[in-house]
Amino acid sequence: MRTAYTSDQIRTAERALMALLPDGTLMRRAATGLSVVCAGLLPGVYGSRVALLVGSGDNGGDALYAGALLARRGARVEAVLAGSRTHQAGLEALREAGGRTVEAPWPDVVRRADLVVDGLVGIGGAGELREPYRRLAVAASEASGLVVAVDVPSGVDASTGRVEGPAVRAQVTVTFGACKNGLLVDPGRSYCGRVELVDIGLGPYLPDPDVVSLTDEDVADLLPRPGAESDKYRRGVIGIIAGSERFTGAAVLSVGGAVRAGAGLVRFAGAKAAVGQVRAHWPEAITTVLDGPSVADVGRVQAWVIGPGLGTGEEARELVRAVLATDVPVLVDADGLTVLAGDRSMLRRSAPTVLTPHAGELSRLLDVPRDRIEAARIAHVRRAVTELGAIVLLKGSTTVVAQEDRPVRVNATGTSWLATGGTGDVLSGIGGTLLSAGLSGYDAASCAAHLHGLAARLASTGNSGGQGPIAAMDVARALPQVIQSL
Ligand SMILES: NC(=O)C1=CN([C@@H]2O[C@H](COP(=O)(O)OP(=O)(O)OC[C@H]3O[C@@H](n4cnc5c(N)ncnc54)[C@H](O)[C@@H]3O)[C@@H](O)[C@H]2O)[C@@H](O)CC1
Ligand SMILES: [K+]
Repeated sequence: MRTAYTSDQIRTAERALMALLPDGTLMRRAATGLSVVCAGLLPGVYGSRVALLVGSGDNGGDALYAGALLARRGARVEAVLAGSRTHQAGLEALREAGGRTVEAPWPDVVRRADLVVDGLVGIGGAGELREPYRRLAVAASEASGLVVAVDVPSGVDASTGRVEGPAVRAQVTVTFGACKNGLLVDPGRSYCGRVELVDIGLGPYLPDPDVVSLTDEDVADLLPRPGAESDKYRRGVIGIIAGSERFTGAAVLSVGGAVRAGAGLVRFAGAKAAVGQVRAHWPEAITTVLDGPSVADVGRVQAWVIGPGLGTGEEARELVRAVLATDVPVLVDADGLTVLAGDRSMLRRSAPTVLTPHAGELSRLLDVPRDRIEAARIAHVRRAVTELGAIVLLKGSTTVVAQEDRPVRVNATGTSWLATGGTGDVLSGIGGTLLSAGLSGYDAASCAAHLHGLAARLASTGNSGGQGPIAAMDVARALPQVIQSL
């Protein structure tokens, strides 16, 4: 499991460790690790041009010390001092090692560098970058050389991943002690490039993480696997209510996700047209044409999925109400969420409920503008959990899963090619299958997101090793191979 922390958590841990060590020890450890990563990125350190962007805090200090180490190995290091103050000991170290400081016009320094080291702000950064940091961040992002961010790309909020205004786009982010939330969650994540963690001995002083990210091994351990005693009922029966006369594809894709994720049995119920399509694509499913808003005739299930392509009319509303009135876990997606936004009282129930909104759907559920949700995904997924009393999987560029009193789980798999119609329907079927197999809502949702992302990557990766377009059904089809590989 990868773990991440807020800036405050990191600072508290750093203080505890610093109290036991001689002054400056942590910064030296950080700078040494940073210089090693930088040296590894350059074809040769000797003679290479390195530009340091140095802010007024300790983040700038790290950059100066690392620059000194590179200068001692023969790099031509030039430091742009951007702050009203500069870390004095770091500056002396750089000068002693032969590095120099430059005044305007600094854009040339950034432009001609083989490597730009962004030490403008780290975990002490707050809000939009001020000038001249702002211009330097833009210049760094446009530089032709490699850009390495110190601890966190300047302009990215380390605790939330929020980015207001320009921020440094790095190819590599060298972070110290522990990963910060903002390096795992978009929009911040997309500014980091590869994240390298430098151990500075913080481990024993870190609290429980604020954010975690499951690895393949974690998911493999959580996934149910059939044993000798398993039969289709014991493996899990999932009930899916999806599709409508007008929208039948969502039903086919949701059932596809369930069948391919390893459901023991899929019971599908829906409008006649949707049933016809499901039968044609998935003879494995047992189907029921719904005659009115009752689910009594569908048979026993261990978990329900409701919502994809369902519509939002009166009948859909009554179906959502009927499913939520049962005592088994329920996953609500798509139109089901729109229905819920109109009447959140349906969420008062004792069995687990998993909601899988994208930012637009969550915007309706919370009555918060979509862009605010996208800018601060962790805060909003937590708020949704508290306000709605459910487990919430917020889909998007970074999918996050939250449950009360647990760290937010950030999904580390996936590809931008997943942003295509119908992939969410497949996800609902995977999540429902894992719920029906007995996983908790929190585990079912996070494992579903993980498998979904891996399947999308597999489906979109050709023989060339590059990635290309995928259809939602390709994601469902790739699931067995992904599960085999875990
Ligand atoms: N505390 C520690 O033990 C360690 C800290 N380290 C480094 O120290 C960093 C934190 O240092 P600091 O606490 O000095 O904080 P930072 O260096 O991250 O930033 C604080 C400075 O940036 C300015 N600033 C904040 N927001 C700004 C904005 N939007 N626009 C322009 N200027 C802004 C502040 O006025 C302040 O001068 C870490 O990110 C890491 O790089 C490492 O050396 C490892 C050890
Ligand atoms: K930085």
